Amino acid sequence: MNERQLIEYLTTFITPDTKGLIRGIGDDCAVIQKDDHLVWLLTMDTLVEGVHFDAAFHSPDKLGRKIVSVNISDIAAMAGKPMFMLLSIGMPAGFDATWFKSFVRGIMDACHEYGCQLIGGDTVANPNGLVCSLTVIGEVAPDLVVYRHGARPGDTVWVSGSLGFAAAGLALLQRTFEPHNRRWQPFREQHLDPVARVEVGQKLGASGLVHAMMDLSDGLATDLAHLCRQSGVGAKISFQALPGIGALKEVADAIGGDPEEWAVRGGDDYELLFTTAADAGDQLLAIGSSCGLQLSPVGTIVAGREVTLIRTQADGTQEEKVITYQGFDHFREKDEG
Ligand SMILES: Nc1ncnc2c1ncn2[C@@H]1O[C@H](COP(=O)(O)OP(=O)(O)O)[C@@H](O)[C@H]1O
Ligand SMILES: Cc1ncc(C[n+]2csc(CCOP(=O)(O)OP(=O)(O)O)c2C)c(N)n1
Ligand SMILES: [Mg+2]
Repeated sequence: MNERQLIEYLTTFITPDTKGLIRGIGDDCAVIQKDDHLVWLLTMDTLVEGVHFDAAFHSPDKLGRKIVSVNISDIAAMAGKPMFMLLSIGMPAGFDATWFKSFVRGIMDACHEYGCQLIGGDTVANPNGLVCSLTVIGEVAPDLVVYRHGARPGDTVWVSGSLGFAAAGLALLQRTFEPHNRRWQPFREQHLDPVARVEVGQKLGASGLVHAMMDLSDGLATDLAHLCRQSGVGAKISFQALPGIGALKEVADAIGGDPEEWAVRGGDDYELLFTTAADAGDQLLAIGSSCGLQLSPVGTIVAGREVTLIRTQADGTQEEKVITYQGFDHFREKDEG
């Protein structure tokens, strides 16, 4: 079973129509009725040493920031405001106290920046390295929540920021390539210290223009496939429209690697992926500039089920290939490609 099949299996145990539960497993956050005016958003993500980070690259304070940002990204993806957090830490018994204090400082700095408060958690020994889980609780008005399931044929597909920088950054770090060259800093930083897009997420939700939204953690190929599956649609993405693809080519020229692989399948971007009516472009661009963040149209929602990538060749012909679910999967089975 791959990661998607494992989660689908868990979903079979859900009791529908539970009082107060608006959305359970399947979106970026669970949604629970708080009162007449607000809903709670609840989400949890884990970072595991060797899977999500290499302690050789991550300073403890950056790692602390990252655990907060990747979790708050799921609140941003539902247009919410982060409020409270519960932190679970498992680490080897011989941990270094200075390292731990710096890790906690990173967590607390990020909490402060996102306006979120630590309210509890758990601390245990784990002989196999650092494992850290965070539960974040956010809130939003019920009519402003944006789910994954609202995309319609004819919608434009948008992303915030650039795609593939984190994967390119990890490749630079793994090769210890020109560690002091500032030219590669944006790529390394996107891997080490991603920023949750809370402000733009809230503005997108408040605009009423967004039909479906999620954050990009597993790469466009997998995350757009999730959004499409829940919406009962397909999508066509233009390779040439992917923001940052030119910069990725410069990294590939320097160290080898494939810009398409990084941008489409790499993951760890923590940008927002969303769809809107095709005529909403100007309003979207204005929302992006009000937050100092580029929002880019990258494709179109179509009838069907597949996510495809269209690439214009040097001779002007177009190559279209299926990329559905080709991004990151913790339990990808060997024959899945
Ligand atoms: N072990 C689990 N038990 C219950 N629900 C889970 C489990 N793992 C994942 N989920 C749910 O499955 C959905 C997809 O999870 P995931 O791919 O991790 O989403 P995200 O990228 O937003 O973190 C989410 O709604 C999440 O809460
Ligand atoms: C050392 C290292 N190797 C590989 C990766 C790439 N990587 C690990 S997990 C992941 C996807 C995101 O993690 P996941 O637990 O699936 O987050 P979620 O989708 O639940 O938010 C990626 C791209 C990494 N971040 N660090
Ligand atoms: Mg998750």
